[in-house]
Amino acid sequence: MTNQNVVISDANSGIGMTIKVASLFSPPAPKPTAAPGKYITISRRQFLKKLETCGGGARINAWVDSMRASSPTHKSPASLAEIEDSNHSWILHHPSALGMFEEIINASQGKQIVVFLDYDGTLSPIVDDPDRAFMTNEMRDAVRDVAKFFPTAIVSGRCRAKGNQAVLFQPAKDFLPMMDEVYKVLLEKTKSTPGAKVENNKFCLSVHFRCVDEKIWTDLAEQVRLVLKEYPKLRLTQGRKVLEIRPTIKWDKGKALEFLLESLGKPPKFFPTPTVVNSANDRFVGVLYSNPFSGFCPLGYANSNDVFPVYIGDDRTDEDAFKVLLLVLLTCLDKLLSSRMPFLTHICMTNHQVLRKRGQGSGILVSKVPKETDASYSLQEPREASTSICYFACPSHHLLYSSDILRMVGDRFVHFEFQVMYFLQRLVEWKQLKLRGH
Ligand SMILES: O=P(O)(O)OC[C@H]1O[C@H](O[C@H]2O[C@H](CO)[C@@H](O)[C@H](O)[C@H]2O)[C@H](O)[C@@H](O)[C@@H]1O
Repeated sequence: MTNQNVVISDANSGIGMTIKVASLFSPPAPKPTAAPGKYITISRRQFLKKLETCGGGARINAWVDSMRASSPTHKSPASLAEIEDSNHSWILHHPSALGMFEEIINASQGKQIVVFLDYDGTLSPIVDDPDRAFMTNEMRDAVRDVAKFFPTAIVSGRCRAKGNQAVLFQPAKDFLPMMDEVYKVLLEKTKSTPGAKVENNKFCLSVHFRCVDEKIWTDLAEQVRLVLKEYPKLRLTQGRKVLEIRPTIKWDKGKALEFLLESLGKPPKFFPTPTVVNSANDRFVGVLYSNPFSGFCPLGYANSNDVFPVYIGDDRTDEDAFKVLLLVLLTCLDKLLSSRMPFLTHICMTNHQVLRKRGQGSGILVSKVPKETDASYSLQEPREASTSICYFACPSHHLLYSSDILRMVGDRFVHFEFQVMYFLQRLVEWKQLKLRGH
C-alpha cells in the first residue's frame, strides 16, 4: 500500500478542502458537572441555557466544570454504591459495542460500512504532552487493516502540519491570520501559568489545562476569556482538560461526517485511489482512505440507505457526529412512521433500541466513565496515563464491562485499553469471513 499526501480542490466550488478541520468548529457544548465517576442526568440543553444566562464568573466556572466532566480525575470518588448505580443505568443505555457487535453487524446488512475514527483518546491514549500522543504499533496495524476493508477516515482537530492527510475541505481559511494573532496573544498571556500549553492547530487553538494545578484552572480560564473578548468572531468550546478557540462558522465533526458521507459517492476523480495517509514519523494523524470505493455508488451516500457509518470517538466534539447519526435515523423513522402511524413517531424517536434497529449507523463513545452522550454504544478508552490505575482498581469497572466482554469473546478477556483496537479487529475478521462466503 502506498503512503502519500493528497491535496485535492473542488473545481466546482473553488474551495480548498481539508478534513483535518473536521472537528474544529462545533457549537459550545459544555458538559454538566458530576461527582467523579457519576452519570450526569441534567440535560446538555439545560446546562447550555444556564451557561448562556450566567455572567463572566459563572461562565468561567461552567467551562472549568465542563472540562472536568470531560476527563474526570477521580480524586474524590463518590460512594461505591452511587457509582455502581449510575454506571449500571448508563451501560443499559449505552451497551458495549463489543458485546453488541453482532447487533451492529446485523443492522449494517446490505450496506457499506464506513468507519470514522477520532484520534486523541480513541486511537491514542490521552497523555500529558499532546505531541507525544502516539498510537501503539498494534493499534496502527488495526487501523491499517480496517482501512483495507472499509472506507475509513480519521476525523481530528489536529493540524495538518502534525500529520500528512488528505486535504479536502477548508471552510475557515479566511480566519487563519486572526488565529495566528490570537495564538501569539494566548502564548504571551499564559506563559506565567505553570503547566499551561497553547497548541496551534491552525483552525483551532487549544489551551491545555492537563498539567496545570486544578486550583488555578479558573484563573487560566479567565485569561482565555479576556483574550477571546477581543475577538467576537471566535468562540470557545471545551474538551478533555482543554479549552478550544474556533472561528464562529458552521463546521463541526457532524458537518464533516455529512460531507464525507456525501463525498463518498462522488465520481472517482474526486478521490485518491487506495491511499493510506501517514505522517512522517509514522504517526497516523489525519484522514485515511484506503480502497474506499470498491462497489462505488454514483450518488451521495448520506441520504441513501447504502451506507452504514460507524463513528468512534471520545470527546465533546464527537457528539456532533453522534447527533448526525441520530438525525439520519430520526429523519428516516419520521418518514416511515408519519405516513402510516403518525402517533407512534414520537414514541419511537425516543427509543434507542428502535433507532438502532433502523440500521442507519452506530455512534460509539469511548469512555471509561459514564457521560451524557448521543452515542448508542460505548467502548473503554485507551489507558489514560494519570488515572487508569485508580479506575482499574474500582470494582464498578468490572460491573460495567467485563460481563459484556466475556459474553462476547468467551475466554479471550479484553483489557479495557484494547477495546477500540479489538473492535476494529472484529470488523476486519467479520469482513474476511464474509468475503470467504461464510
Ligand atoms: O477534536 P479532537 O480531534 O478530538 O481534538 C481534541 C483535542 O485533542 C488533543 O488533546 C487531547 O489529547 C491530548 C493528548 O493525549 C491531551 O493532552 C489533552 O488533554 C486532550 O484534550 C489535542 O492536543 C488538542 O489540540 C485537541 O483540541
